[in-house]
Amino acid sequence: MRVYACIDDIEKVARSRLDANAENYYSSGAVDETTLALNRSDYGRILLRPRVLRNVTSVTTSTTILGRQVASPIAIAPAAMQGLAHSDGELGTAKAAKNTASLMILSTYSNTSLEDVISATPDLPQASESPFWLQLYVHQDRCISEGLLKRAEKAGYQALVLTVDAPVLGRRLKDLRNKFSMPPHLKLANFDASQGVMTASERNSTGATSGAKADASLTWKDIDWLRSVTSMKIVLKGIMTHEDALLACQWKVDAIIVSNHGGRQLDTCPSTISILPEITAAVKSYSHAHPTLPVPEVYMDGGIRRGTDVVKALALGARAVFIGRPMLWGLVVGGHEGVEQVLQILNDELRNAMALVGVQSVDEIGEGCIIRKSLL
Ligand SMILES: Cc1cc2nc3c(=O)[nH]c(=O)nc-3n(C[C@H](O)[C@H](O)[C@H](O)COP(=O)(O)O)c2cc1C
Ligand SMILES: CC(C)CC(=O)C(=O)O
Repeated sequence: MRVYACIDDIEKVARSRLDANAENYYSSGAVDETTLALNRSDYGRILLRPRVLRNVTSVTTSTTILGRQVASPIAIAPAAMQGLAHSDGELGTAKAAKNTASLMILSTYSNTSLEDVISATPDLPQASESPFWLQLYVHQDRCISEGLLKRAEKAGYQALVLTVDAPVLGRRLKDLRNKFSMPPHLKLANFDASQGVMTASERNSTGATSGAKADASLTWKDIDWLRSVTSMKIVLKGIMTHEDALLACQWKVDAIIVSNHGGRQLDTCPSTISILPEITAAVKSYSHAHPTLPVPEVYMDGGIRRGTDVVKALALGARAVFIGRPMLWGLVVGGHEGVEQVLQILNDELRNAMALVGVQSVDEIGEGCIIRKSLL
């Protein structure tokens, strides 16, 4: 396939290839798209400090995420309905994850079943080496979600990612205007028709999750319910305040993802990079106060388009970052090869930025690598 110079070039081509229904669904944020824009622009308010003469002949991006060795701290966020991007859908993304030894979170609302996604990695010696986590939207009928979790565990998913920032769906105006709908040739492959799972268009048109059968009544206590039905590790996706970070520590979840859903939920909430320091500080303070207790790992997503963005996120305490739209754009332009190229570009840029900042390993990336202008 064609070789691209950067993620923005891939995005331009991908967006020109999609019809308005899919292009607007993938690209849009909620309401005025204020948060969507901040997710990008706030990286520009953090500057990098180049340290020199530090021997950077062997820069390595390898790290661990929830104890698993990975080649890079850059991983794949869950995104619904990847069949809109390419006929391979989530199978393409899964193949790219496998070929690049990257971690991938599969959306509840995938067009490929969670079992078929795992079968994209048939040659793994054991299920515990699977690079897949499952994202969960809890169904009002808890039995349906319990069934999904049992299937995920059996198939070899290593962690369950509970999305906590979407008790109701954000108002994405372009989707409302387009009356966005999933094309009839696609299905939500983890469910059967009798399970009453609605498409995003139906969620949008109702404007609330009640019609979508997603459970808006979830509270922190439901983490106990999750623990009672699955032994998978638990990750909360969508933490944006220090109060909720502390609650996540108290509820002993394994990890949190600082995320505002790519600006698609609460518009005018802050960017993730601006709020990350508050979250990592809260988790650190909990750890100091409870030195014998484990604390959640902290990851982030939102607006990552450059290797330098990754350095900034790691400098502010994230252990890993997840990419949403860049993965979708890669899928559009080249199926699994396109997603591989996206990961390749970001990893090349990350290694380049690390060398120029003067560090050889991700553990060396810290506050000393950046200058922060006031973000709020
Ligand atoms: C088209 C699209 C679909 C998404 N679907 C889901 C989803 O099913 N579950 C979820 O937790 N997050 C979903 N997200 C949010 C992403 O996981 C992630 O938080 C966000 O895309 C990160 O921002 P970025 O796109 O700027 O990288 C979706 C995002 C997009 C753009
Ligand atoms: C089907 C949607 C609820 C998936 C989603 O999380 C999104 O579009 O942001």
